[in-house]
Amino acid sequence: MQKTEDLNIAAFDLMPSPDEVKARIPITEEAVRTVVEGRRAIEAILDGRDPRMFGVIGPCSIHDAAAGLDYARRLRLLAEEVKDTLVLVMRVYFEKPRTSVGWKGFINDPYMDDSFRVDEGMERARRFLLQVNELGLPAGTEALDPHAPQYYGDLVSWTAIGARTSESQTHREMSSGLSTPVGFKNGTDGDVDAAVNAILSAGRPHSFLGVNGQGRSAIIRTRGNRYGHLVLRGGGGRPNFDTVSISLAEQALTRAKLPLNLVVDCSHANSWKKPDLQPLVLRDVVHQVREGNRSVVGFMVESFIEAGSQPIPEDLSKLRYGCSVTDACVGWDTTVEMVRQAREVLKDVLPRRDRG
Ligand SMILES: O=C[C@H](O)[C@H](O)COP(=O)(O)O
Ligand SMILES: C=C(OP(=O)(O)O)C(=O)O
Repeated sequence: MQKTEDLNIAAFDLMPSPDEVKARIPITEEAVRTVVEGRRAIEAILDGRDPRMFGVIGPCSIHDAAAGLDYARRLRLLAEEVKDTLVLVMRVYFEKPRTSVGWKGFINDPYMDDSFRVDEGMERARRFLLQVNELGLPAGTEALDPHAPQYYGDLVSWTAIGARTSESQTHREMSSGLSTPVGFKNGTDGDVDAAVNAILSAGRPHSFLGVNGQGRSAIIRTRGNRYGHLVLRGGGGRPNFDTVSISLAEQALTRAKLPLNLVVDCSHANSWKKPDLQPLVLRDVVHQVREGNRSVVGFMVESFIEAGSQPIPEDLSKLRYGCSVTDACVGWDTTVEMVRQAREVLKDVLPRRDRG
């Protein structure tokens, strides 16, 4: 008989199960403490019980574990310095949703040579997250592949659902079962309604097809995630961190009877992907908070050791150390300045802020 399936499949290469990968790289006491404290701090901020703000700061993508850890050590010290006012979470992004094509991240192609060793990428990603958490620094990531959280979700304190997937049922279902607060980004066209609907959907229980720890196909039944919130990243050719856009986002949340919790992504369409503009966005948002804004509880910055970005060279030895291979980032010195300035403005304001 003529074959009617798998016509476009070249191979099924087996992956180790989530439990096998976890057994090889087990979570440690130190990492558990970081994860639990990181999630608790963000949850308390979202509940209005903790007056601080949180910042998700780090490279657009992880491509070099050594440079990523170098960055994590620096961010850890900065986090300690500003912890009376800000909870810093490292942006640890392994999965890149592309507009059309391009490198899809450290899990998909860890060697950046089209060998697509997802099995090795997954292990290396888990090891990296473990190391970051062992420094005492919580991590935030984008959840793109619905199976991936089974492999490393225990090491994540904050999750983003990206602009390209907030409207996806699969991602809403997955989010309803995640153990972290989840930030849903507005769409690439700037529309916030799909993200608001995502928060509503992820807040409910769902039953859907997935894999369990043994890698077996399973019906996953979730409880619902009550820590969904909206991330404003601009879109449709304009930013949305200005007071009018923030007020419109607040109205959309109020109409949906959702808590007023907004995170402003200083990068992406909020800065036309020009890293030099990220400090201006953060400064503007921090001043809105000082002037009485009640809803902005967090911010995101794309930052690495070196400013800018680089194309992935054919000869990988030519890669510039600590420089992004995806979106352009602010460099480390600028990052420190941005965070210190934000803390300076907010340190006396946040404790008196009325979030009611
Ligand atoms: O933050 C990452 C990028 O903005 C996202 O992955 C889209 O990238 P692309 O438009 O370069 O594909
Ligand atoms: C892909 C990202 O952002 P967005 O979904 O907002 O484009 C990202 O933060 O890496």
